Amino acid sequence: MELEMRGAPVAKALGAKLAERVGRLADEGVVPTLAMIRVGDRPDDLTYERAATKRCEGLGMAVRRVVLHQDCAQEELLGAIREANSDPSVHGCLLFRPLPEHLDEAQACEELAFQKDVDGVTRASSFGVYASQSLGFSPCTAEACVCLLDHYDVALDGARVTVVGRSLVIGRPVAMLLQARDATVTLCHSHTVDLAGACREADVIVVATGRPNTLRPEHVRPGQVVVDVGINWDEENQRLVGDVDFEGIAPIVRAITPVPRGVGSVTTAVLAEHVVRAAERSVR
Ligand SMILES: NC(=O)C1=CN([C@@H]2O[C@H](COP(=O)(O)OP(=O)(O)OC[C@H]3O[C@@H](n4cnc5c(N)ncnc54)[C@H](OP(=O)(O)O)[C@@H]3O)[C@@H](O)[C@H]2O)C=CC1
Ligand SMILES: Nc1nc(=O)c2c([nH]1)NC[C@@H]1CN(c3ccc(C(=O)N[C@@H](CCC(=O)O)C(=O)O)cc3)C=[N+]21
Repeated sequence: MELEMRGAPVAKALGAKLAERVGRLADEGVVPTLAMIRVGDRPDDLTYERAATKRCEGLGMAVRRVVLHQDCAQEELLGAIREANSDPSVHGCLLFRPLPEHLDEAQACEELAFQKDVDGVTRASSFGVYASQSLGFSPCTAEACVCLLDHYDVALDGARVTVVGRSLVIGRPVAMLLQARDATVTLCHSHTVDLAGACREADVIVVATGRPNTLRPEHVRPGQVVVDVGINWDEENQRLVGDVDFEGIAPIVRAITPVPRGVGSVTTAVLAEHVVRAAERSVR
């Protein structure tokens, strides 16, 4: 491996540009504000909440945490979302997902005003990603992958990119964003025949399956760039791991993101950028 693509330098560069924009908004008396709605205490929600709070506050932005009980009713959740919608001092709203089983996640997402949909969960945001139009926002993690590749000067125009995973949160939007950058995208999933072949022919591989060791040495070849979106808890070794067999693959490929300290740390910076953009749109 020639290059370990860490997230921190990317987040730092994004943050430097953001600080100026936050400053200009402050001159107009506006503090970009993010409301985060959490149901229950899922560990990865708490991790994200902590990281996002630190990032936003560090940039001079404000964060409001709304915490609902694990067993809360759908109406209570919808009420919290409506409150964020109607509060002019809130510019962006993040609803942690997945929600507990008894709640209707699709209905909750649709309740959110698309102007404040900073994690791209509404239909308006999805259409914006699909049609390369500016309606709501792209899902932060999908956009973080593209920011990371740009920061490390990985060429996308004409590149062959294989995306593994087709969820609405990451796989599909990242495929759309990369396609909008003139990459030729192959989208793989659990029914893909010969995943190894589809991965080996790519210049860039993005993996978002939620399954450790999805990408193994037989899936890669020298010269490739690998982005590992996965966040999994390895019970046996008591550590965070991605969806990629890092130890097996890193020696073969040209560049790879670590987990932790890779895509995850860029995700919070992209979230902050979305909140600032929502605040800018609200005053202009
Ligand atoms: N870094 C960050 O900031 C964030 C990281 N994550 C992490 O990203 C990962 C993916 O999340 P998410 O997209 O929500 O997961 P989902 O479970 O919603 O989707 C997983 C996708 O991977 C596909 N898949 C599963 N197993 C395989 C396999 N063996 N080979 C090929 N494809 C496979 C599935 O295929 P099919 O459609 O056929 O079922 C599905 O499309 C998780 O580890 C999650 O923790 C999530 C949010 C933020
Ligand atoms: N609507 C919604 N969108 C999400 O994007 C979302 C979500 N719900 N629910 C929870 C998961 C989890 N998630 C993380 C993002 C960044 C880090 C992150 O910053 N990780 C650091 C480590 C932080 C630490 O360990 O303290 C890193 O990778 O280096 C972690 C977790 C986003 N999620």
